[in-house]
Amino acid sequence: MLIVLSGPSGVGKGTVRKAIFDQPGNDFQYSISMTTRQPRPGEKDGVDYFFVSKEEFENNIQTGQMLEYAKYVDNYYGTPLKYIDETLDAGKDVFLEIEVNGAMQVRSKRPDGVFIFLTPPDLMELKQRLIHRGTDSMEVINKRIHKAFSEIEMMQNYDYAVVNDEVPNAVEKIKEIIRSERLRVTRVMPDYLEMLGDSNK
Ligand SMILES: Nc1ncnc2c1ncn2[C@@H]1O[C@H](COP(=O)(O)OP(=O)(O)OP(=O)(O)O)[C@@H](O)[C@H]1O
Ligand SMILES: Nc1nc2c(ncn2[C@@H]2O[C@H](COP(=O)(O)O)[C@@H](O)[C@H]2O)c(=O)[nH]1
Repeated sequence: MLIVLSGPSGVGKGTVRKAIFDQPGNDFQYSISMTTRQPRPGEKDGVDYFFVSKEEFENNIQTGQMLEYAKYVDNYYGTPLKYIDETLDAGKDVFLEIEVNGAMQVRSKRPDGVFIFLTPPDLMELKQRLIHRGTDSMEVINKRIHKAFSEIEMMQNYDYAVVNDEVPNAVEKIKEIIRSERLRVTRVMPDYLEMLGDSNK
């Protein structure tokens, strides 16, 4: 299963995702994105992102190595295809944390994915979270908030919306969505296999 988590910058996607991954029994694989953005203090190459030059990123696009990519506030961000294919082929669930344009590219290529939109209680709170995080200049924060308006309009294209009011609430809601989607998949698979069997008769 492929799980996509989107939402405006600062809503808490990374915080919620880390809380899910930190829980015992978690068996998702996290897809590390590639970006041309400069690392923030404390961010590590190959852990938080694969940090690459614009030339390397564009070469990866041209050689078909990205599942999806988008330009977001002056930088490229994208999902390397190889890791996704290898993980899904190995029967493991993969978790992507990406912005809305990239998510819609994934949706058209992998419509069976589960698409979750994380939304803030309100836009003032979103801005406060970005300011409080302290990683971006006011100019960048304003650009990200500006983007958030159109991103929130895209929420209707997702399977689920979850409000990140309190981190533990959002974590539980997302885990519940994943649990019920896994049950749905295991219920549908036998019917599908039976249907394939019938068509082979
Ligand atoms: N439910 C919450 N209540 C209050 N603060 C929160 C909550 N969730 C996250 N935060 C804080 O908001 C800030 C932004 O969170 P985070 O970096 O996880 O957002 P993000 O959506 O991953 O952002 P980006 O898309 O820019 O990577 C952090 O300082 C985080 O501690
Ligand atoms: N389309 C993609 N968007 C991605 C990817 N990895 C991260 N992102 C999103 O970019 C913005 C900005 O991230 P930041 O780390 O600079 O704050 C945020 O919405 C991320 O979710 C990706 O592979 N593809």
